[in-house]
Amino acid sequence: MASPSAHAAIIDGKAFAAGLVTRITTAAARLRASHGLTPGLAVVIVGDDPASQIYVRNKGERTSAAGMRSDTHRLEETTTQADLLALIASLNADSGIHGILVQLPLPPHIDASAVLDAIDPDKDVDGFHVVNAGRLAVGLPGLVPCTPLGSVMLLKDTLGDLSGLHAVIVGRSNIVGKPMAQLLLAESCTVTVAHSRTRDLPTLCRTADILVAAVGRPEMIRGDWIKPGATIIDVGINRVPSADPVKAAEGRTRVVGDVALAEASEVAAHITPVPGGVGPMTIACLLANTYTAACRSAGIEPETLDA
Ligand SMILES: Nc1nc(=O)c2c([nH]1)NC[C@@H]1CN(c3ccc(C(=O)N[C@@H](CCC(=O)O)C(=O)O)cc3)C=[N+]21
Ligand SMILES: [Mg+2]
Repeated sequence: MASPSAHAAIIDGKAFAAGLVTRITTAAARLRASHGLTPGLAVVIVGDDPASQIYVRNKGERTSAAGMRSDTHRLEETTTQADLLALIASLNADSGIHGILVQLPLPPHIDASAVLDAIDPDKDVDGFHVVNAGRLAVGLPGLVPCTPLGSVMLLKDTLGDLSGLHAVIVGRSNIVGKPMAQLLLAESCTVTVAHSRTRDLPTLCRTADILVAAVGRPEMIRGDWIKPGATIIDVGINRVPSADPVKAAEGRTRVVGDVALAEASEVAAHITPVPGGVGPMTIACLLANTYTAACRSAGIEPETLDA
């Protein structure tokens, strides 16, 4: 199998996410028919960063397309922390809103962790609240961050049972690296979390059966860092100049991951592409968390969303 021309199977996150969204849409329609309950998501964005505006519009459209209520709150860059906290308090109190997402990054004059921790943990569909981080760490039901949740769904769909596999996670953020470590521990992986101070990162990565790249450095992880037959989850979404110098000179860009995809594909057994891998799963899991939060708010057991 491991011939020099061996080529990894691409993990089609876009297709898996589309299937998941279909299952969520069906489950949400049944929730409305049986209990008169329509899941509602509020997205809050502060300032007018163009990339953030695109993500937020996308989230709103996807939420509506899944038959859920979608409210977007666009606030000025100069909004005070007190005004933002007041909006969150009103969303916490709104019984028609089951999920609240505050788009990150926030402007520098706002303390992001104070804002995230003001969200009702049971409406925290990003899973960023300290209570949800704690629930995940001790194995209590809660809301799990969307990118790690979607990544583990792809891993289980690709590999089945993950128990005993060595997972190396490169990146220790509260948003991806740390919750990913908790989820993979819960799947009985042996988990190593690496970061910028890790010594001899290539050698460590070569011991990984599952390699998760979440560092935000374009194509940092090279083909010779990868164990033959490994499964690679590339969480990076990095905008870099177009590969075509003429287009690059015109300011055109392309999106690449944290893994050098072409090189890695020669060594790995399975790999998520960028785009079309983890990113679409993040949005699908946001809808899944909104559906789950709506069910729990009414004491209803959510339907399984498994494939
Ligand atoms: N509170 C909060 N929660 C978030 O989940 C959050 C956030 N703030 N701030 C910004 C980041 C970014 N993010 C993405 C989600 C999906 C794609 C996605 O679907 N990307 C596509 C297209 C990539 C492209 O071409 O640009 C893909 O990977 O295939 C990208 C980025 C969620 N974020
Ligand atoms: Mg992707």
